[in-house]
Amino acid sequence: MAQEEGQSPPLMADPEQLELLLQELRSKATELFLREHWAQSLQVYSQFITLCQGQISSVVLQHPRGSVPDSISRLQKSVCLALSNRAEARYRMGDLDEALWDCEEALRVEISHFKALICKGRVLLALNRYASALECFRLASMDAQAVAHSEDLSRLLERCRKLELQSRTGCIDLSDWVLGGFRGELPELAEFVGAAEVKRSDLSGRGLFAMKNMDAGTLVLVNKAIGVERGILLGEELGETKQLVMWKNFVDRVADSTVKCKRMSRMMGMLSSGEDESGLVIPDMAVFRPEKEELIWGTDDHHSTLEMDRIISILDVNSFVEDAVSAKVLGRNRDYYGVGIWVLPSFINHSCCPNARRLHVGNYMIVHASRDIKAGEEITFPYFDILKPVEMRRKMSSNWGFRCSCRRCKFEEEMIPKQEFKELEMGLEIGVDLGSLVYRLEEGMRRWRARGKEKGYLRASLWGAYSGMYQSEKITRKWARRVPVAEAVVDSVVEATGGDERVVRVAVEQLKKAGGGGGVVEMERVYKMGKGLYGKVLKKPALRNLMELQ
Ligand SMILES: C[S@@+](CC[C@H](N)C(=O)[O-])C[C@H]1O[C@@H](n2cnc3c(N)ncnc32)[C@H](O)[C@@H]1O
Repeated sequence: MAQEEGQSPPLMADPEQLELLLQELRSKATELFLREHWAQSLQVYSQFITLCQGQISSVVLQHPRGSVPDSISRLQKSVCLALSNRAEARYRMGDLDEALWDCEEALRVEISHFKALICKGRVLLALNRYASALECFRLASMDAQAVAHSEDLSRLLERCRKLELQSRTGCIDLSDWVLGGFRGELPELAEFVGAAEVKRSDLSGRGLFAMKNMDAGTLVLVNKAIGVERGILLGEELGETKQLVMWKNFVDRVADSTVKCKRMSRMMGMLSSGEDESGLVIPDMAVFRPEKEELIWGTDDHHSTLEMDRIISILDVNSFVEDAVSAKVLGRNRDYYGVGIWVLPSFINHSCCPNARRLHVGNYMIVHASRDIKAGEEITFPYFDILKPVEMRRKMSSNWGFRCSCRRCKFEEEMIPKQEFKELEMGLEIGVDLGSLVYRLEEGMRRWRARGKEKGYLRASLWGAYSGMYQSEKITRKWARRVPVAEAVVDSVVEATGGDERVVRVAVEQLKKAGGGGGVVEMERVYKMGKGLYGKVLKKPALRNLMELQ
């Protein structure tokens, strides 16, 4: 599998001449390696390895029955070291498959080669194979060389144990980081798949489904991006050009990852590229559990590389913008415009009455339940702003290239007189009294016999009027007897469409106005909404901080 770079040097009959050439290549490769010129050091190491291996085989041929001379075991040791260094160079260049192959070659020659074990552990960590990485570092820590590297090794072991536990249990706590104002290093996260599976969806193609009941805030998954591109966009025109440049860089970056890593290529290959989704294959969930994926794909090296056109179509259908109104970016990426691709989340369909939400931390996407979800229910999150009337949402979903078939869209289109709702929307646009708009919608709901969640859908569609009204004491006072109280409206919207910062803010403001008058029950109600917004990855003090509930 690993291709040798450069030309194969000739076999040498003269041992001195050979020794000289080997020394020359070794010191050149080492120098380039130490100066972190990865691509060049890789080339010279390849020449060195080819030359050594050629010599080894020719000597072995001359000594067919054992009795391998000392010079050969010396050469084998040198090959091991060169393979480990070449693996390190490949790892630094993002060439994970080839790096892993080099480590395994080195370990075939010397089963506990210290450097090869450390590098293999690092590569496996980058491939999210935490348990296998932990095994490599454990073996390395038993080697004599471990003493000289004990600090680094204990750090790696500690990191690996933490990530392995996280990936098994989904126990993540971002509280300290949030309370510390996102200062310092990003919290390191592990990929995690909760009680969810991909199945055929009534919305379109495949979707992600809950296998157990989940209450608001339950972690559904944590997934690392295959690629992300971020930049700062200034001014509209400049922004557009910059966005195009970013998109091109993003496409190139993802294409490069799929060439270098068969896992990424296979993962990307499962995603929809905008074709008829009804015929798409349902993936086995084991492919999303890094330690199990080989059971599905085997160790077969043959995989077809994805054509550029296909990569572009896949990115068109499945990329998400980090700082979208429907998502939350934590930490320093808040200042950037970022677009990325995450594989398992790409199986999550959109709904205008979603039950999940996404958070972005570094290159990880965290998806959690934004309201209670029943076992068997499809897990959905919003791709765009759902606190908008159905016509506007239609435009946004058509920009995404599909027509939303969620229950809320169907209800609003089939059950609500278009003209009447249009008038309310126009009223909102031209700025009529917000209380009167809310009153007219509430009256309409009685006439249209809207029940249960349907009220939440319609209130979410005219959310601009409700939030404007509750924010103005004057309007709220004026309409107090004719419109529902803020708490009831917030509850119905959250129950129907899950948590959204703008909705929960109204609840928080009401709580603040009451000056604690609502008591513990009110406080707990708002905390539950906070969990739906930010997930159980935050404890109460951190939730309070993010919700500005001080
Ligand atoms: C990120 S993918 C979601 C997974 C996709 N259903 C699949 O089978 O791979 C986005 C695509 O799913 C479809 N989709 C997602 N949400 C939908 C919805 N609410 N209504 C109709 N189609 C939807 C659209 O074709 C959209 O382009």
